[in-house]
Amino acid sequence: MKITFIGGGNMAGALIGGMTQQGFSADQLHVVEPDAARRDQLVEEFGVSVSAPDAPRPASDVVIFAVKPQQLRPVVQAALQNGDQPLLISIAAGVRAETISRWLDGYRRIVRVMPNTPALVRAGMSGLYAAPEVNAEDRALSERIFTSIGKTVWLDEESQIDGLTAISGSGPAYVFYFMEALQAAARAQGFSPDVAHLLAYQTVAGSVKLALESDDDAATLRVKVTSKGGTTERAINAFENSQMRATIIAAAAAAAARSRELGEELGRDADL
Ligand SMILES: NC(=O)C1=CN([C@@H]2O[C@H](COP(=O)(O)OP(=O)(O)OC[C@H]3O[C@@H](n4cnc5c(N)ncnc54)[C@H](O)[C@@H]3O)[C@@H](O)[C@H]2O)C=CC1
Ligand SMILES: O=C(O)[C@@H]1CCC=N1
Repeated sequence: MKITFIGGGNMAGALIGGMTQQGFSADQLHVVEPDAARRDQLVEEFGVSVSAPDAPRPASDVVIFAVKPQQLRPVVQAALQNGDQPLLISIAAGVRAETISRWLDGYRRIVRVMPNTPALVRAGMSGLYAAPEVNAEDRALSERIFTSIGKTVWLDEESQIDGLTAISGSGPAYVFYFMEALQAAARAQGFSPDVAHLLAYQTVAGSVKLALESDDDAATLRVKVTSKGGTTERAINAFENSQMRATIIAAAAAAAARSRELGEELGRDADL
């Protein structure tokens, strides 16, 4: 089994790191990457083979597209060489499997995946969608690849990727935004930058660990922190009065709408 990545950036690096720790061997993996320094880094770090985009590359059973969405079309159209029929996996945001299939005159052995950046520390969340023609073996292989960088969920409809992108794809940025705000709040309370950083990061890390290990849901855990007439109650009331919950729901809806829009834009042949 040979697996080729087209694009050897951040997300490809995360996947390769996870896969080599979870039973894939480095000599099964090849990366096509234009940046020579990045190619050297991938060889040194993971022991994979590499090539530049215009150089010949090994025949592959699986090709994983990990370039920017706007770079995808030419890369996809060059992917089926010498009559091979590999499983194609795309992690490019916004580009629909049906669009990739159209670029390849109806080729249907395609899986689309939306991972997220915590994949870099093997704590990713990936949503997977397979075209109906993709068989059980290809689905199982795709799942094995992405469980090497975290958890996975299968989506029945491709349109669900827009909602998933808005929650788990973009979601790490929402959490980092909250962490930035909590640090700013600590600075406003007079703490030094170092202490503000420690207080914010350890509070978020500890809360997530508690939530994951507890039988209580998030609402119950929140109530357990919130003493009647105490300090937390004041803060939560301030969140509620400023419609924070509704703002988060509306923000995710805006992200999902943008994902749908990108799907339209990137699917329009004239734009690429
Ligand atoms: N960053 C995120 O949170 C997420 C990103 N994605 C998707 O993952 C994909 C990759 O993202 P990153 O790894 O963050 O980007 P990146 O910029 O780190 O990696 C892209 C790589 O592709 C290479 N490249 C450019 N043209 C090429 C070509 N013609 N052939 C081969 N390689 C080429 C670049 O040199 C670069 O190393 C994007 O499509 C993005 O939408 C998906 C989920 C989450
Ligand atoms: O912001 C974006 O468009 C991509 C998709 C999910 C995370 N980053």
